[in-house]
Amino acid sequence: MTAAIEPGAEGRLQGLRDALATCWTLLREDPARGVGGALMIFSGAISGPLLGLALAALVGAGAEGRFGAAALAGCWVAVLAVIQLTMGHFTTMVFGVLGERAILATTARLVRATQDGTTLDRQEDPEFADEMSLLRQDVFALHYVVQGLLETLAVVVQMLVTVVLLGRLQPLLMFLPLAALAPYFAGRHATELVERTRKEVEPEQRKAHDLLTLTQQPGPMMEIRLAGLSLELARRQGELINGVAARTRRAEAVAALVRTAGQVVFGAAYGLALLLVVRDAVAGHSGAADVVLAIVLARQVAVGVTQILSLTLDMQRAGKIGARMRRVLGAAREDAAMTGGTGAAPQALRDGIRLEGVSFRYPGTTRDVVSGLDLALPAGSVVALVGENGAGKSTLVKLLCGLYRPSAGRVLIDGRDLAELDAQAWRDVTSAAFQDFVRFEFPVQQVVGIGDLPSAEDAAAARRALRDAGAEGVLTELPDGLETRIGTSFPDGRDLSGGQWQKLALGRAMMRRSTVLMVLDEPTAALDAQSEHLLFERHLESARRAAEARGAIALFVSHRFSTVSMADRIVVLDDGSVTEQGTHAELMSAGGRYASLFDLQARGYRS
Ligand SMILES: Nc1ncnc2c1ncn2[C@@H]1O[C@H](COP(=O)(O)OP(=O)(O)OP(=O)(O)O)[C@@H](O)[C@H]1O
Repeated sequence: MTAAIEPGAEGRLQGLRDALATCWTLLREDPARGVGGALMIFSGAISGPLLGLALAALVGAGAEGRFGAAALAGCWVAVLAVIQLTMGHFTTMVFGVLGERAILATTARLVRATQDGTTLDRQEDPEFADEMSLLRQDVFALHYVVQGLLETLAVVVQMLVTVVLLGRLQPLLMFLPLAALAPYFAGRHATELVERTRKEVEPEQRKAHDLLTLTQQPGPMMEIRLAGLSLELARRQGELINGVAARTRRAEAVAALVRTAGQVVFGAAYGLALLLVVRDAVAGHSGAADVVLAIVLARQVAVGVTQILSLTLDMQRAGKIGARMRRVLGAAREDAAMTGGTGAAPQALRDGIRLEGVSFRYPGTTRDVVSGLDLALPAGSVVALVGENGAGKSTLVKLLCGLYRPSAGRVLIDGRDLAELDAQAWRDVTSAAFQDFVRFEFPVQQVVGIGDLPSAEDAAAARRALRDAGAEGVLTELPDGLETRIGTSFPDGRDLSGGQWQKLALGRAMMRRSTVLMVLDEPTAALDAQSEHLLFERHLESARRAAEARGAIALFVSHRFSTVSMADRIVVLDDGSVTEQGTHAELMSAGGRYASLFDLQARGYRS
């Protein structure tokens, strides 16, 4: 999905469309301010050639001794000079405001598209991750880029007026802007060089950034410090950054040489043009006013060319932002069309969930981590999933939550393919807590409440969810109860232990009241045995209630067999396939892998 530099007329047309789309992205947030800003840019640009005319009129009237006309022309010179000098400040202010609005709106649009629209496997695709990383940087440059683009268009209009005026003085001067093509094409080539390198070094850049954020997050920072990894990580980061910087510098140096060559060609033509005008003046074919006008306008061409040359970079950049946006939003639409079932999600289960020949392979890998899996999760059952590290338990959980699409086979919800259901509607009737939960640094009410957005501020619902998660104890230790802000990024934030964070994450998963699938994927790793036991007792109580009310299924993944044995049905996964399943008693009497692992753990506890 990476866009190569698109060649040919169609590619250029698409580039123009993408650049215009980028402008629209900025202007749509406040069209009135956008139009006002554009008018300022155009009036600033056109004031240049008009200033030349006013100066020529002033010199002409002065030479002929017409004081009134000279005074009027002088006033025009002053007004146009003020416009030329000040318009830039106002446009920068207007585009600054537009930029802030566009950043917020575009970021929200991208988040909506990528969070709701794209599948997890798309988001894990390294190429897509590069596109998103570049786009996040680009969004902050949106207003500079669009302002630059409009200035380019204004300079084009300015050049047209300038050329007509020059042609009236000396027809040969009309060809002067042709010499501008040399720096123009040189500039384009130079930009492509730099942009290609930027894309090539992006994976390294991202790796360096990831290393930096890793060393700054409180969780990893502790482990890194204990393992004495800081210097090694800093060394690796330095290596990556130096490598990226060296390649970028090389590309920029080559680009600068290419641009200079283009400018030299134009410089020679400019010198020749001025010689022509002076020759006409010496021969007596024109007056002083014409010489002044020619000097001002020819200089205008030079300034215009330089501007077009530098602003062309913005124009290409705008096209690239638009193209990236098009590809990312296109990918989201493509995913939505593929996964975008429209079927309503069931509010209750009669039959249950069945996996039929389900296989799954992570993007960019060559091995199925789940292969040809058949499994039935009956309505109203409490199912435990066990297996060694890497057996595929979390992958299976994510397939059930609809976060990944199976590469083959189907997940059937009461006989209906999950792919046919509206993805968001299915997520609304699913709740899940994962081992790698997010530490939202909000007040506790929100940390828990956002598990069910419509009741995010409902204190009674948050308290009930915390009770279901066996986490009331966390609340009593906090000075302001549900209002306590947690996390250390803010001065008034309270830090929590790993287990306390995990209990809040569990509470968040318990917020939703009408789910038909409740998943706990090793959410108790940071809990002590007593807390885990309490949690599962509470969880089983609410799971039984939900099973009775609407046939809800509770699925949990755990490595603690004392917890696992509480389930109605235990499924043993090995290398992406189901190797055993049944009740605890059935599996123990079968004497297979489950029984031996259970005995091993029980012996460990006894000794
Ligand atoms: N995002 C990913 N990209 C590529 N491979 C992955 C990804 N996530 C998991 N895998 C691989 O898929 C296999 C199954 O992983 P999974 O996390 O489902 O196992 P698990 O049984 O939950 O393990 P654990 O008990 O350690 O949590 C592993 O070999 C793992 O390396």
